[in-house]
Amino acid sequence: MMRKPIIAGNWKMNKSYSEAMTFTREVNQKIPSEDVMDTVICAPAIFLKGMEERAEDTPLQMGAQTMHFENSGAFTGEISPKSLADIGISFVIIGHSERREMFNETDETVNKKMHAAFREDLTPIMCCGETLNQKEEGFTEKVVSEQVTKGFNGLSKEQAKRAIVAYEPIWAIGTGRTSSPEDANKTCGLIRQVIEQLYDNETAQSVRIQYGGSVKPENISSLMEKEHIDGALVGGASLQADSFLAIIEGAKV
Ligand SMILES: O=C[C@H](O)COP(=O)(O)O
Repeated sequence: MMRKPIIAGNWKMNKSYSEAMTFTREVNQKIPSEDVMDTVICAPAIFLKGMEERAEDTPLQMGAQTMHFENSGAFTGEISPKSLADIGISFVIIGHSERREMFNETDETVNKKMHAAFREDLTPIMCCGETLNQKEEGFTEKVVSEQVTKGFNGLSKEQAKRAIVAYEPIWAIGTGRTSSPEDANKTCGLIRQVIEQLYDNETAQSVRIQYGGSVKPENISSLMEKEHIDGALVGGASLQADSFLAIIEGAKV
């Protein structure tokens, strides 16, 4: 099955608002049509509305880096799924390893957020991946299978098909150490198998799976050539317009 590639930049806590607006202006006219590929920037939440407005007539789409699962309430500092949908945001990263490590995100909150995303018609990019220790002890399959199984718990087949999974080995994030395309493809294939066991082959073949972890213009093509890799979640290399555009170019395989 031909799955549409999806390249998403995750800016994390970087850039000023004016830098974000300059970036959007610079890349705006150079983003491929949505028929060819989905192109997303997951920016700090306070930049999103301005960027969304600036990119309104272009194929560039915006995503949030996290959100709460409730739509309102006494959750000081949190951002609701409904408010993201309300300003025209299409995607949301859920369960990034930095959120799991530093902000108490668990498989249970990830699952609640997956349901919340679909409730508000946001497309979730659900992250999973093992630590270096887990990899060295041979636990990659176990860790990733469990994260995917728990993250997808209770999702309908239709919802599961629309979800995006980002496989990000934690030891490859921001380290310059990329997983080899073969290893990345193997784990992305395993994720597809887990989804097939949870649902069926058709669903597993529909889900788009990204690789993330030190993706650069130099390695994107060799990753994208692999059967189970449908895109990338890019941190550091998404911060500069030229490297982000080069990754998009390299993803057109
Ligand atoms: O969400 C993105 C990842 O954490 C990857 O970051 P990186 O490309 O800087 O390694």
